[in-house]
Amino acid sequence: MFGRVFVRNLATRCDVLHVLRERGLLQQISQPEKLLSETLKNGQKIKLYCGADPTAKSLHLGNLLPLMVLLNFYVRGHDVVSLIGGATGKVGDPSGRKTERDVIGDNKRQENIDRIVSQFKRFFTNGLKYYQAKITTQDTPGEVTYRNNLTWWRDVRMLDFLATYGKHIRIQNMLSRDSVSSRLQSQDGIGFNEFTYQILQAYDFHHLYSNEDVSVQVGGNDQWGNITAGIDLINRISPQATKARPAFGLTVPLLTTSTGEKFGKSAGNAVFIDPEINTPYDLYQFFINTTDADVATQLKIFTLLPLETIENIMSQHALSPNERFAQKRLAIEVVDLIHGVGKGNDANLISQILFGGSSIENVSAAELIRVSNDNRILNKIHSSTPLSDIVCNLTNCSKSEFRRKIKQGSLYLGPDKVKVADDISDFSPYLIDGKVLLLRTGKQKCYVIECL
Ligand SMILES: Nc1ncnc2c1ncn2[C@@H]1O[C@H](COP(=O)(O)OP(=O)(O)OP(=O)(O)O)[C@@H](O)[C@H]1O
Ligand SMILES: N[C@@H](Cc1ccc(O)cc1)C(=O)O
Repeated sequence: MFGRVFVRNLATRCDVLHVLRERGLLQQISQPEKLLSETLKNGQKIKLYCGADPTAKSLHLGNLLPLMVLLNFYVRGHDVVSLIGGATGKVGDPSGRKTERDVIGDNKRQENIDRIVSQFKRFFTNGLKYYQAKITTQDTPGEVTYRNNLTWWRDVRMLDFLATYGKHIRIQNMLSRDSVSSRLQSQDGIGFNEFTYQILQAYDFHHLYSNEDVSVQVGGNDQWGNITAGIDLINRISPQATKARPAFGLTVPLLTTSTGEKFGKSAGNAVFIDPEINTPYDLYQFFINTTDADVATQLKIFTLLPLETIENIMSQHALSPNERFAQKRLAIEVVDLIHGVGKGNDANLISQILFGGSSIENVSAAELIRVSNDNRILNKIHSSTPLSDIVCNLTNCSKSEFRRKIKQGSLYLGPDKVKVADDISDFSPYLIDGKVLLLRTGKQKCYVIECL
C-alpha cells in the first residue's frame, strides 16, 4: 500500500545518537557522552546489548523501546546482542517494583526463555527486512547475536566470585540505587536475592565487555541503576581498558499509559508481540486508537520511517484528522515491522471487513481465509447449516432473538450487504468464490465464515 521511502541524507553508522535523540528514544547517556558520539562520528563500529528477563511468555510493547534502539544501531551497521536472563530471571529484578516478584518454576521459565528468544530473532529478522523493504539506503547491517546469561553464571563459583569481585562491589552504591532505596523504606523491605540483582546484571555487562567487546548497555530508564552498576564494576576491574574503550549506558524513556503507569507486565496493561497472545490485528487496533496528540511521537518511536516522511504523514493527517490517516499508517507500519512486511495491510483489510467501511470486492476467498485465519477471526461451518443456527452460535443468542434480528432488518449477508428476510440455508448467492460468507449483525459486527 505504501511504497519504499528514499532517504536523501543517508543515515550512516555515525548518525545514530543524533537519530535516536530526534526520535525521542534517548533519556540518559552515561558520561563521557562526547567520547561515544565521537567514536560514532569517526565511523567506528560498536557493539551494544540489552537484556530481558523471562518473567512472561512474551515481550510487550514497552520492551520494544530498548529493542528499537538496538534495531536503529543494527540496521546502520553496528553489532547487537540480545540477552535473555536465564540466570537473572531466577532472582527477580526489583527495579520499578513495589513488591517482590512471584517465583516462576524452572519448566515455566525455560518455556518463557525459548519463546522470548524466538521473539528476539523474529524482531531483528523482520525489523531488518522492514528497513530494507521500505527505505533505500546504502547501509549494511551489523551482526546480531543471542545470549543467555545462564551460560556464564552456571560456572561461577560463589567463593571465587566473592574473592575476585566482592571488594569491587561497594555496598554504599548498592544501597543508594533507587530500586533498593525505595524498597528499604517500604514495610516489607527487600530480600537478599533482589538486593543482589544489580550485581548479577553488573557482572553480565562486565562479562560481555571483556569477552565479546560489548561497550554499551541499553535499557528502559528504570534500568539506569543496574546499568551504571555494570559500568562501575567494569571501571574498577579494567581501569586501563576503559581508558581506551569506556563502557556506556543508554536508556530510553519509559512508555507509560495515559495515567502515567509504566506500560508492562507488572502493571497488567501490556500488549504482547507474540501473535499467539495478541494477533497482528490486535496490535493494529492498539495503534489505531492512538490519540492525535501521541501519533507523531509513536511514529518516531515504533517505526523506522525517516522524520521527513513522518512530517508528511502528519501534514496529510492535519487536512482531515477525522479520517485518522496518521493512526492508520502507524498501525500498518508497526504491524509490518513486528510481524513482517505485508501483515500491516492484512490487518488493515480485517479492519475494513469488520467495520465495513470500504469495499472488499477484489479480495479472493483464499486471501480472506488466510488473513482471517492468521488473525484468529475465521469461523467454519458446514454449508447446509441454517442461518438461525449460525447466528445463534456466533452471537450467543436465542432463536427468538434471531427472529427479532430478522424483523429489525439487522442481519446482512455477502460483500453487498444484502438484508436477510428469512432463515435460509442456501448461501450460494452471497458467497465469495463459492466459499466465504460474510455475515453482518447490526452496524458494527461482521463475521467471516468459511463454508466447508
Ligand atoms: N514501558 C516501558 N517503556 C520502556 N522500556 C520498558 C518498558 N517496559 C519494559 N521496558 C524495558 O524492557 C527491558 C526488559 O524488561 P523486562 O522484560 O525484563 O521487564 P518488564 O517488562 O519491565 O517487566 P515488569 O513489568 O514485570 O517489570 C528493560 O530494559 C526494561 O526497562
Ligand atoms: N534487568 C533487566 C533484564 C536484564 C537482565 C540481565 C542483563 O544483563 C540485562 C538486563 C529487566 O528486568 O528489565
